Formats: sequence, structure tokens, C-alpha cells
Amino acid sequence: MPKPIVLIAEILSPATIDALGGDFEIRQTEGADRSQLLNDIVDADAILVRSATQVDAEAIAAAKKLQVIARAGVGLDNVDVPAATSAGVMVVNAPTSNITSAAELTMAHILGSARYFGAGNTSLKAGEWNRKKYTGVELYEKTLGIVGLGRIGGLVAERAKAFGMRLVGYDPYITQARAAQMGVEVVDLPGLLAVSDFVTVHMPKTPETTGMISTEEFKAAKPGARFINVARGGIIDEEALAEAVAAGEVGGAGIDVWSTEPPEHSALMELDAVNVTPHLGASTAEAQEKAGVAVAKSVRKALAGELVPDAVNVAGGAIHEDVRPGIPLAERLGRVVNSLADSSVTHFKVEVNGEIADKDVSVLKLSALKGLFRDVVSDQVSYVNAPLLAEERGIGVELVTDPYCESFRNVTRLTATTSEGQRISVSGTVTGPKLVQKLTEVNGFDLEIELTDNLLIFRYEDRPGIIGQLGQALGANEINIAGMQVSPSATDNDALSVLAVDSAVSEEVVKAVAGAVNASAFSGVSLNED
Ligand SMILES: NC(=O)C1=CN([C@@H]2O[C@H](COP(=O)(O)OP(=O)(O)OC[C@H]3O[C@@H](n4cnc5c(N)ncnc54)[C@H](O)[C@@H]3O)[C@@H](O)[C@H]2O)C=CC1
Ligand SMILES: O=C(O)CCC(=O)C(=O)O
Repeated sequence: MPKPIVLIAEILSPATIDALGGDFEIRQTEGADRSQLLNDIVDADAILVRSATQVDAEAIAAAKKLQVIARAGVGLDNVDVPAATSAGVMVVNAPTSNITSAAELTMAHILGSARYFGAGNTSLKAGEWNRKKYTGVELYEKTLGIVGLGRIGGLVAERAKAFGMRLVGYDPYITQARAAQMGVEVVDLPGLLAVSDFVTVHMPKTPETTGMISTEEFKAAKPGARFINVARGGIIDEEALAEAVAAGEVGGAGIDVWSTEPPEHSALMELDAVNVTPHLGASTAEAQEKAGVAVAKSVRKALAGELVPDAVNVAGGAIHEDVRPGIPLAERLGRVVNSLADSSVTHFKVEVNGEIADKDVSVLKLSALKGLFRDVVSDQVSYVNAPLLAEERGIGVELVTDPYCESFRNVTRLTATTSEGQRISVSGTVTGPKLVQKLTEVNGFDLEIELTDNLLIFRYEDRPGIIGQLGQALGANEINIAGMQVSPSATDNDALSVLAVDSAVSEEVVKAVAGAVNASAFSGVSLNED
């Protein structure tokens, strides 16, 4: 079998390749070269990027086998996450890999702008000795305004405190208690601008944050304040900043990120009081190693069909080892429900009973949903888009847990209602050291039969000789029976037979056998992988 293809679209730490291991065919491409990317992504199972590769809807549509997009870093503004979700592609990032490096570069820019590092460096190298011109300010007892008090904002606060700075912050999405923990006084944006000697931004780029600091904010700011952007280009409007610095309203700036990268003809390049870096926030050996190894591990998991804690478009997280065997079972039970449904499912319930009920079993709901759709949707169905497919079809989905389970350690029961009012229920369990999957109930009939790849299910009126008739009809159609369970109804005169057969049986033959025993309900279930 060919190895899955992992496409590396930007320069990543060599540790990334080591952490991927030998199970993949590793290919390199130049993510910033659009035509090369669109060509090379076609047969990739996974793509690894930093910030220069645009994995947008067009690239995702071009990728015929893609299962995971891995961003070796924090920001996801170069990945179209909704398009990936619709296509069933998992998106993972490495949310903590480079935050220390980004916070340290922020401190470098704060210090650099306080002390004219860039201009002093250029001037001396040009043969000048301008000690007076580059007289700066201390950080001690100055006020730092932090806009965005998340992971990096928090690390900057910690470091700035060590310099004896007073901290104020603006972040409408965090609690006062969390800010207090960081030693930051929460104020509104005008309040922050009014008192800050330095302002640093640490938010994602969103419609709300784009251009959030612009002409009006510079006018409202404390005269001579310095502005730092190590978050995303355009959160601080570059043109307005250049004008405010040139006009002397703003004392200086440190800019690592740009609205267009690389920046084209920015007036900021001409200003002595502005230090610039080419998006170096994450460019340290440590950050690159951490990011590469983290996404390599996530890619391994994702391509093994597992949920990934760092996935941003799928509810996931750590899966308890006792829950793990239930994942393929739930998917196969979902496929059985789909086979039994005569019309579209409108309500779907996943019940998890037994010892695992006190664990996080939400993955079993995702897996059951994946099974429900996998034989009916032509696109790839994954943990990522299965909930979206249910939502788009207006299917109500419930997950119910109960630690009580009468006959087995754990049972997963799926019940569905269809648009025609049909009610379906299917239960299963995993038993023994070999983790054998068993079907334990179908539509209220108790059973215990291995959930093999090809099953036939017939419901009929129980009468003497019926089993013989069923066997005869199957034999006449050259169907080999590998196992069989007959379950009489507890409430009426019906019985249900589930037969494990050697290979998939055509609908026509299942119908013919059902006719021979006058079955009131019947189904051929095929759980083959292709
Ligand atoms: N320059 C570089 O190389 C790097 C840049 N980054 C960027 O740094 C930024 C921050 O990263 P993290 O701290 O890890 O993110 P985070 O998600 O931990 O924190 C972001 C914070 O921004 C806040 N926020 C969102 N909208 C806001 C608004 N309108 N006003 C004020 N606050 C708002 C959120 O509540 C959150 O607390 C991201 O844009 C990321 O892409 C991250 C790593 C390296
Ligand atoms: O990979 C890089 O250098 C970009 C880092 C970054 O901006 C991020 O992780 O958000």
C-alpha cells in the first residue's frame, strides 16, 4: 500500500521530519508559489505550513485526498478554516509552541523603540557618532498598555512587570479575575490609550481588530507613546502610524508583522523612530522545533484516524483508553443504522451505557455520526464535518450517558427516527482481549453476534420451519452463512434473524430471500472499508 503523502510547504525544523517518522512519503513544495502549491497539494494527505502559504478554499478544493492542514504556529489567518471544515479536513495548529519567542520579540521591540536600537545601529555603521540624537526613555515606572490579554499578552505582562512597568490592559473577552492574576488593570481602549507610554497589541486579525489602532487612536493616545505590533499586520494601520510618527504625535514603533508580507513601499521604512523586523516573532530555534514536533505528532494522529487535541475545527481532546475501542464500533453501528433506514434520518441519539459513561465519550457521538453519513455522502466524511452534515440536514443529535449496563461492561446504543416515522435502534459492544465488536440488539431484539462486514437482517412471523426456508433461500442464491442468531420477540409473534455472510449481497438477492420467508422488514448491511 502506498504511504500517505505529507507535503511540507515551508521551511520547518528538521525535528519535524524526525517526529513524523517513516510511515509517510514526505514531499516538499514552495507554499508561497501559488501554481506549485495548487499542483502539489492534489494528492497530499496532509500539508504542513507556516504563515506564507495560503491554504484557502481554492487550495482545499484542489486537494483530492487532504485530511489535515497543520499550521506550525499560532495564527490561522492563512487557512480557510470554514472551507476546510466543509470539506471534512482537520485543521491543527501549535498554539503554545512560539508564544515565548513572540513575547520575547515584543520585549525586544519595546526596548528597541525606547532606546532607538535600529537607528543607532544604522547610524553607527554608517560612520556617525550620534549619542544625543538617540537619547531614549526608561521602561521603569512607565505604563504599558496591552491590547489582547491572551497567551502572548500574558507572557508580555509577566516580563514587563520585571522591568518595573505599570500594566493596563484591554480585552473584552477575559475576566477581571484573570487580568488581576496577570497583574493587569483592565480599562477600556480609550482609557488604555490615554495613560500608556507603550502600547502593544496581541490579538488575532479579525474584522473587529483590523485597523483597530488608527488615526483616531493615535490622536487619543498619550503624546509620544510608542506602538508595538508583533501580532498581525494591519491591526495597527501602517499608513496612519507612519503619518502619526512623522507628525511627532507618536514617539516610535516596533513592527514585526505587515498587512502585506513582504511589505511594499511602506513609509514606516523611512522613519528613524520605527524599528522593523520581517515577521520574526516565531523565528527561534526553540519555537520552530516545538511547533514542528507538535504538528508532526498531530498529523500522525490525524492520519491514523484519531482525534487531535490541537484540532481547531473538531471537538476533541484526550480520549480515555477505555473509550478508544468504542470509536470504530460506534462508526460501524452508525453505518448499520443508515442501512436500516428507509428514509432520511431526522433525529439521532447516541446512548453510552456502562463503565465508560463517566468519561468524556463525545468522540463516540462524532464517530456514530461519521458512520451514519459515510455511505450516503459522496464527499469525505470525517470527525470534522460530520456534525456540520447533521446540522445542514436539520438532524437533531443527542448524546446520553448512563453508568448502568445490565449485560455488558459497556454498550453503545444508537436510535434514529426517520422522516417517514420509522424508528430504528441498534446496540453494540466490544468484548474480550481481542476487542471483538458485537451487535447486541436490533430494533428491540436482543442478540449477540459478531459485527462482521456483511450481515443480512430479516424480520418475519415466527413459525415452524421458517429457519429451514430461510437457509434454503440463501443456499439457492449461493450465499454462504458464517454465523446466525435468531431472536424471538418478547412482545409479539415475530422473530429477527441476523446472519453473518461471506460477502456483500446485492439488494435484489436480499429482496428475493426476504420474499421467500415473507419478511416484514429486511436489510443487507455491508461494512466493507472501500
Ligand atoms: N509575530 C509572530 O511571529 C507571531 C504572532 N502571533 C500572533 O499573536 C497574536 C496573539 O496570539 P496569542 O496570544 O497566542 O492568542 P490568544 O488567542 O491566546 O489571545 C488573543 C487575545 O486577544 C483577545 N481579543 C480578541 N479580540 C479582541 C479585541 N477586539 N480587542 C481586544 N482583545 C481581543 C482575545 O480575547 C484573547 O485573549 C495572534 O494574532 C497570533 O497570530 C503569534 C505567534 C508568533
Ligand atoms: O511561522 C511563523 O514564523 C509565523 C508565526 C506566527 O505568526 C504565528 O504563529 O502566528
